[in-house]
Amino acid sequence: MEGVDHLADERKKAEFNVEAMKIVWAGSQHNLEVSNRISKLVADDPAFRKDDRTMLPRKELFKNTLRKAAYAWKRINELRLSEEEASKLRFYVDETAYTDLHWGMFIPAIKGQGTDEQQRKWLPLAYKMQIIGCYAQTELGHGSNVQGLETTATFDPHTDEFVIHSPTLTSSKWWPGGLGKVSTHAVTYARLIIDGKDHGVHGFIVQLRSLEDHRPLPGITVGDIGMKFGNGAYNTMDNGVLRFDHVRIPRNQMLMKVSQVTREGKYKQSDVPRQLVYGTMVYVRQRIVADASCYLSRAVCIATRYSAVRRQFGSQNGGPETQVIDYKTQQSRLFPLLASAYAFRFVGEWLEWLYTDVMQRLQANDFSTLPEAHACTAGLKSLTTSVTADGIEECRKLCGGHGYLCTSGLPELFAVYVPACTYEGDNIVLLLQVARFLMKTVSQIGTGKQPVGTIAYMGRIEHLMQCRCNVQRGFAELSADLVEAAVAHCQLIVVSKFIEKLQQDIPGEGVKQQLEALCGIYYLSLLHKHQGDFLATSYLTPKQSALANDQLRALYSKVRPNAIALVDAFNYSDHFLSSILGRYDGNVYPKLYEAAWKDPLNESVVPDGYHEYVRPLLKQQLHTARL
Ligand SMILES: CCC/C=C/C(=O)SCCNC(=O)CCNC(=O)[C@H](O)C(C)(C)COP(=O)([O-])OP(=O)([O-])OC[C@H]1O[C@@H](n2cnc3c(N)ncnc32)[C@H](O)[C@@H]1OP(=O)([O-])[O-]
Ligand SMILES: Cc1cc2nc3c(=O)[nH]c(=O)nc-3n(C[C@H](O)[C@H](O)[C@H](O)COP(=O)(O)OP(=O)(O)OC[C@H]3O[C@@H](n4cnc5c(N)ncnc54)[C@H](O)[C@@H]3O)c2cc1C
Repeated sequence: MEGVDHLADERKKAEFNVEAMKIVWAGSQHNLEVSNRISKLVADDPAFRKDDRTMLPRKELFKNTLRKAAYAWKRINELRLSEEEASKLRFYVDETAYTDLHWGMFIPAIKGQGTDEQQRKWLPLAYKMQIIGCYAQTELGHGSNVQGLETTATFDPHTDEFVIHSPTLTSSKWWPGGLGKVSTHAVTYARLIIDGKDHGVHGFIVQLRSLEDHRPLPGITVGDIGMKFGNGAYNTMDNGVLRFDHVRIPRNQMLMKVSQVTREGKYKQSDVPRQLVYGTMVYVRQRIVADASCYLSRAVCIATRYSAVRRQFGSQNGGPETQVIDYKTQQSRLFPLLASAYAFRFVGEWLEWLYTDVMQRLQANDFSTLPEAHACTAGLKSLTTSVTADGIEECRKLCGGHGYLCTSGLPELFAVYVPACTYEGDNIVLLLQVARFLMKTVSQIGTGKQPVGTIAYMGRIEHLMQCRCNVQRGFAELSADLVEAAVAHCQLIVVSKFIEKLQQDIPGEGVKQQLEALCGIYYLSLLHKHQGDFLATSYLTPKQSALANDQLRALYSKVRPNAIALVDAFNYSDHFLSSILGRYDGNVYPKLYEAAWKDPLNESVVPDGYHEYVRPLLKQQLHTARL
């Protein structure tokens, strides 16, 4: 029934102040206020409609994305939105687009790797969208191995220019978002060659298309790489292919904060670590961790609400059947994901702090925390995206058959999210970076150097102090085990940041108690999953392990009456969730029924193709039957 809240009884069960929890989730009262205002602005505007996205053919879908991006920009300007509000608007529009790369990578690359002069020249153009940029690093032949890139930027001292060239097919840029059809410029990564000497990979600003008629400039071949996984989803993005045929750019378009090339062709390295060339990736990995909680919480919100609506079995004396959320098996799959969404929110907040801290230290020429920042961003990006991608799929299964319908919102959410396990660093490749950092730390403990920050605990592990290890020896052979160690290290960070959050003053009746229960579910479910390892290494006795499992089950029961309120605290509008199963009012069945009739296949009673392909078969069967 329209207007009735089918989840009202569930909401009455809540034992905490939901409004106060919304503030905790949003990060502050101010953030909540901005989110409320901007999400309503988007939801109320029919121009931002997205319920037809999975049914549109690619060209129409893409054009629609261009329209939405242009309209969003128009509204941002008309309403004079601040940068914070504008980025919230893009978030609630919820459509992957070339603008993500423009704001999320092109501008940060110039900010992070450009000199002050370069920033003064390029940033105002980019901020006004008078140029549109992308981040062109990956090539057909190499993505993970950045040092293996083949594109060259050869300095020509006669003209004071770089010649950008793609020497092989495998050196074609391949994947950059926004490149295929829209970007006018790209921060392009290429090997710097001066006087025959290869100085490794550097970033260059290259114009790709004319600002007049949008045609590729001479020497540039550019296009889209084709359809990707799923309907709608990431196909709103023009991931592209790009080849350079001796394209000339002025010398001052090499990003020169980290290293410079002089007029005379001398290569100079600033007093900063070379790894800062990778700085944009560190920035984006940190953002991806913050985003993971958004994606996971969306899926969990849908699955939790639907689990309270859905009933199967267990009817007594003709009474209602059991809500599937009351099955312990459903809780043991759902509640750890609910807890993970909160855990990732808090670790994301902390990582943002860590990143800001590292940036401030870099300004003061203190590079000491850079390796830890790299390990944390790489490792947490890997952990949170893997858990989130698997978690979205688990939420689909938690919704049974209806979860497989596009109108559940889950298939598109999965399709749009799953490449996060690959982009911005393949998750295994990133964990190997963490493993390398851990091994290096162990090798230094032996020499008496005390580890600090997220690795301080290693200094307290007795047997590590006796370790004498060489970082390279056996690394490849043991890499699968080392990856597991890296995951465990990252899980420890997530748990410890959750616990630190609980040590803060958290206002609101019952809020802290709910968070404590979720934190318990988070670490006890990990303990449960890995209890074999804990038992094998005698870190747990069988008795302790059994007690931990009892405690975990008790926490599921504690969270159960609060489950709906805990997902309401994410504060997602029906427009943003875009899911019939996750509707705030729980009015699932009538809306599923209604939506089915809107499918294009139901526009006619007899389908297109019946007369050509079905009727002849039926006739043939009649004929055979008569024989
Ligand atoms: C959002 C959607 C859009 C998506 C966009 C994209 O996907 S864009 C494309 C995204 N593409 C990718 O994400 C590609 C992924 N690949 C990579 O990032 C790199 O190729 C690599 C890190 C795997 C290897 O790096 P390498 O070949 O240089 O070799 P190496 O391992 O020998 O390391 C040497 C030293 O450098 C250190 N160090 C490394 N990175 C960093 C850092 N960021 N910061 C600080 N430090 C760093 C490392 O710890 C080591 O230190 P140590 O031990 O000597 O003290
Ligand atoms: C949707 C999407 C958007 C993207 N956007 C951009 C963009 O805007 N700009 C851009 O420049 N790039 C972009 N990329 C490219 C992306 O960054 C790369 O695909 C990613 O870094 C992985 O690299 P790869 O494709 O070379 O994988 P590969 O390295 O070829 O991975 C293949 C397999 O090999 C394994 N492997 C590789 N190296 C090792 C190793 N050393 N040890 C053990 N196993 C290993 C991996 O784990 C994986 O299983 C995007 C990719 C996608 C999917």
